[in-house]
Amino acid sequence: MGTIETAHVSKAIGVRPRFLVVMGVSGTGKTTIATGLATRLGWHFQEGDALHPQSNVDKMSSGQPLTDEDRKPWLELCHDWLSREVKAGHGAVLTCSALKRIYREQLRRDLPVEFIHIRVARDTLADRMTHRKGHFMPPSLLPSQLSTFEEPGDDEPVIHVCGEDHPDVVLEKLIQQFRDEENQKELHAAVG
Ligand SMILES: Nc1ncnc2c1ncn2[C@@H]1O[C@H](COP(=O)(O)OP(=O)(O)O)[C@@H](O)[C@H]1O
Ligand SMILES: O=C(O)[C@H](O)[C@@H](O)[C@H](O)[C@H](O)COP(=O)(O)O
Repeated sequence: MGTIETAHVSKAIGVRPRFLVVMGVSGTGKTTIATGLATRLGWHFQEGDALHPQSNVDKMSSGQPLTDEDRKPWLELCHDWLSREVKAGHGAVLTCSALKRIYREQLRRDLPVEFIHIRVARDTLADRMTHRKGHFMPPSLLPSQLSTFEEPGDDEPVIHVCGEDHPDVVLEKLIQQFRDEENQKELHAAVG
């Protein structure tokens, strides 16, 4: 859970609703970036960690990595949330590590879901996990997070961002990218 303060910015207008999963291994800044996006865009937010069954939280707290079987019901709850949000049509942001391609496929099954992947160097991650307060995830699980992680392919709907930048910089770049994409679409539509 992020503790970095981001500057107050009034709600960004003119960005069409999107359904985003902010992904990456523990400590990349998913919560920080996802809450910042949801606040600036006025979209709904869900912390993926809050959807884990207690047994998963207990397992990670005791230093054991989750298995595919542990993650399956959790990912289904994440998918259910995304599905409800797509129906609502408002625009929504979920945090979820989404470490493997099959997990990302489960999350976006039949849904127009996109991912934002935050890249952060290993040393930075270790430092962030060590200094973060009040979170169940122990830094000892970082190696298993990194070895489980499968880099998203070019065929996956993923926007990559540098999580070493200040969150305000990451957020400004993302919102600018959303706007640029929309302007491009309008231009193409106008040209026919
Ligand atoms: N861009 C950033 N620069 C510096 N510190 C950050 C940045 N993003 C997040 N942090 C800090 O790193 C820690 C982990 O961030 P968090 O958002 O909880 O990550 P995640 O949800 O991916 O585990 C928190 O203490 C947060 O304040
Ligand atoms: O699939 C997993 O192994 C977990 O989802 C893991 O990737 C996640 O990182 C933890 O839930 C800790 O939460 P944070 O990502 O918020 O540190």
